[in-house]
Amino acid sequence: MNKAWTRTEFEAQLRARGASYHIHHPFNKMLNEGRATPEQLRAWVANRYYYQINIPIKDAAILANCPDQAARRLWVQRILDHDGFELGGISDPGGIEAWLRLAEAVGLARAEVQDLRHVLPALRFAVDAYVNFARRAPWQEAMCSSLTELFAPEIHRQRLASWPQHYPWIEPAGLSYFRQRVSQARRDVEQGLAVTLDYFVQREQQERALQILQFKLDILWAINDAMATRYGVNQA
Ligand SMILES: O=C(O)c1cc(C(=O)O)c2c(n1)C(=O)C(=O)c1cc(C(=O)O)[nH]c1-2
Repeated sequence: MNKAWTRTEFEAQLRARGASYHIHHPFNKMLNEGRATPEQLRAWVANRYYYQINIPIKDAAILANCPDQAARRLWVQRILDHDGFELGGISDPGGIEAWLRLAEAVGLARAEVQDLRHVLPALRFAVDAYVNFARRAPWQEAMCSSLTELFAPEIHRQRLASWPQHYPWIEPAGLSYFRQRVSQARRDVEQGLAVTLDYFVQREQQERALQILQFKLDILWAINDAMATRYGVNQA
């Protein structure tokens, strides 16, 4: 049996998987390099809505499988981030609402996003595979599968930096979802990483964690493949 990686080595192995993050997918590169048409941008926003609405369902499935109160106490925040909340006079409309505002800012009507009419079958299958994994896997494995978020702040920052320049027709307030995710993703990663580094300690387990992360990277890649196939990729 191979020797276990130290925590530092294991974390470096996880981070190295960023090489296959969807930030490198041709469809995403087209979006962030300013080569997308308004129709392609709208299609991306309408399709990604299906991912957004399933994230809190996925996180609720993880909580339902998790007997560790301390872990649940931290993880529950993710549901509030996306669904929003009203508490003690504080009101936060949440990430799903922010996504709908993004949809309006790119010229979509709320109703056509919410009724999922634009969602492609292959994209739906990919997102459903993620939710189903979270329903069935041990909670530590399901938490580990969120670690693609290690690479998410950079993709949100790219959008914030390049979209106003390439797509001046998008109302700037519509981009606030990406702004709020930069810090939320960092906080999520701290927790997801702590659980993963604590739970997967033998070398075989650590390799299993890498496979889980790859499974999730493949889901994001497949989501982009679905959109590239249907909406096309304009060459540089
Ligand atoms: O726009 C993106 O590229 C992107 C990627 C990811 C990701 O890496 O899974 C998430 C998000 N956004 C996101 O906004 C989000 O809330 C989120 C939650 C999760 C998760 O797995 O729990 N991933 C992501």
